[in-house]
Amino acid sequence: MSSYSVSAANLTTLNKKIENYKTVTHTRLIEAAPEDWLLPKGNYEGWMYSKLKEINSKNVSKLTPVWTYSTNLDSGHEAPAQINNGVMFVSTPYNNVIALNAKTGQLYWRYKHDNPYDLSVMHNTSRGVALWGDKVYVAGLDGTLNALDAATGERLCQSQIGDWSIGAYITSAPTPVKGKILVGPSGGEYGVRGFLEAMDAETCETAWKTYSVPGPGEAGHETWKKEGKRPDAWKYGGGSMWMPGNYDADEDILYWGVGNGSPWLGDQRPGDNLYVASSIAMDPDTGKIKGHYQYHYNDSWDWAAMNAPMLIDGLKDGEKKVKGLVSPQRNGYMYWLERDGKGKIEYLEGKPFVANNAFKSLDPKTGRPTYDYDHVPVTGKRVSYCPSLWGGKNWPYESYNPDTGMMYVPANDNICNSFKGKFQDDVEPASGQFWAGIDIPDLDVYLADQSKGVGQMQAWDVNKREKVWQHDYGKTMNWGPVLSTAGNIVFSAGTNDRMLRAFDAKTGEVLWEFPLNSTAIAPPVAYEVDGKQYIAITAGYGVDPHWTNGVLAAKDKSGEWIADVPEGGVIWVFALPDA
Ligand SMILES: O=C(O)c1cc(C(=O)O)c2c(n1)C(=O)C(=O)c1cc(C(=O)O)[nH]c1-2
Ligand SMILES: [Ca+2]
Repeated sequence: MSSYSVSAANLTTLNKKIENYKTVTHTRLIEAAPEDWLLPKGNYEGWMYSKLKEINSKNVSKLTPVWTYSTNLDSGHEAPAQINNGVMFVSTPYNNVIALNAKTGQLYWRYKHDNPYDLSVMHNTSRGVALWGDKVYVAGLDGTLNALDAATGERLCQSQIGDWSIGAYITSAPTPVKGKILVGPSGGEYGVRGFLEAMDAETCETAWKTYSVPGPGEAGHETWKKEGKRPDAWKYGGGSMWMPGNYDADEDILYWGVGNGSPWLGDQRPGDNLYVASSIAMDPDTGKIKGHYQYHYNDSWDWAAMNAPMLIDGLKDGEKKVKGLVSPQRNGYMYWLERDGKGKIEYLEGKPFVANNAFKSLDPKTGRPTYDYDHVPVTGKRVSYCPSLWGGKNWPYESYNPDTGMMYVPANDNICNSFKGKFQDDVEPASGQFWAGIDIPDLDVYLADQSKGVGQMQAWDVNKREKVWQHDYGKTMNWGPVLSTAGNIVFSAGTNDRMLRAFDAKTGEVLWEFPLNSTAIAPPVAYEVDGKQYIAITAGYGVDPHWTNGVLAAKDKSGEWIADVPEGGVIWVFALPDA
């Protein structure tokens, strides 16, 4: 099967120092050489794309596992394998970091973060590490950001970014930009005021901190009206920045996503509520907000806008070519935006990619939606809406493939929910207690049409702004981040049948599938060592994907919905057999 030898002894050697670790520089992050996978999404533009093509649509049917490694942990594994010069780093639920030889699966070291024994957060996952210099940075569920020696896994310094006891835990991968490590805490369901913080990579000292909800005297503060029962709603208004952002290195501007309003019911915090459910442009040196685009005002659905838009230059807009921002959002609409190079973001077009019954239309000039108030959650009344609170897609990354000019979107259609909003006057915001304004047992999640499925893979031509193909997964949600490659392949997992699939990028034909030990909800990645291409993905079902699957399986009457999906983290690495 392979030309090297792997024995049980060398697979389990602990704390083997990495020799000749290759320093990660600004230039290397911008270049994003295809052998490596240094950033969670592969490049700063957020593409989830690999130039490698040894594995391609002609030979992918021969793809075979070359090694696996158990993380020995349960729950949702959402981190991509990140590869630097043949060294693989995988972060896990509960914040372990595993450093392995990317060719053999041999362990170098394992860092186990010292989360407090009584830590309890809503999402105990991790979406990856930041690689910068000779260090590896991992955030903790306890709100810390930790700098590890890349060669040994030893912790060198630490910064306290959020306080998990008030609900500010961290699941995001930190993002390295020019000697700073950027990360924001979660907490949109706890009444935490969202922010992004930059830490000096050398000293672990705070470089800057920018709130996503503007305070008094700051632009946008007036969108939090001092009306109703909570005139100071902005103080605990949510807007967590819980996903890694993208970066335009030419313009030197960050593009970041901002999450949902807290509590979910917008009538408890009147106004548009900037910068909730927006993409914001920021200065990486100071954290100053330079521009924004809000997808929907006064977010009341937990639809948020936590995923940063992808940066696509030379995007067609009629006869013109523009610097674009393209993004399928959780609200079920696909957005085409233009960036002016100075931080200003302008609307070009928005189109639904799944059914949304709360937006009647989008203003053709601004994209601002007109709401159907029958489907906008409010306090004291049961309201239903589609797509469900998990959205037309959730955090799993879409992919942009410059060879096909297509964007590949992990979508969920036909799923709706209802709940009765409540005013939680018995709970203090940001006290560490659930503060979304609903009772979880009261949440009803259901299919709009029982006879139809939910999960889809959609391929869209980014210039024509049209769907080219769609694959329907049937009775499962799709929580699979997407990788596309120059080999004309789209890789993705995320369905309850545990399959990892390879699609023909142009036609959508399923070329290969392989059942993993558990459903993989982590991003697949491509890398190369000694001239050979590998595909890596970590399986391990958990958190919202597993929970929603249980709810929908319990309701299913067709017998087609798979209820029993095994858990457990395993890193899988695939390659073509040696010739
Ligand atoms: O508002 C927030 O701060 C926040 C954080 C997170 C998270 O950190 O994982 C999720 C969500 N919201 C959320 O709304 C959501 O649907 C969700 C799914 C997942 C997941 O890991 O599958 N995390 C989160
Ligand atoms: Ca949320």
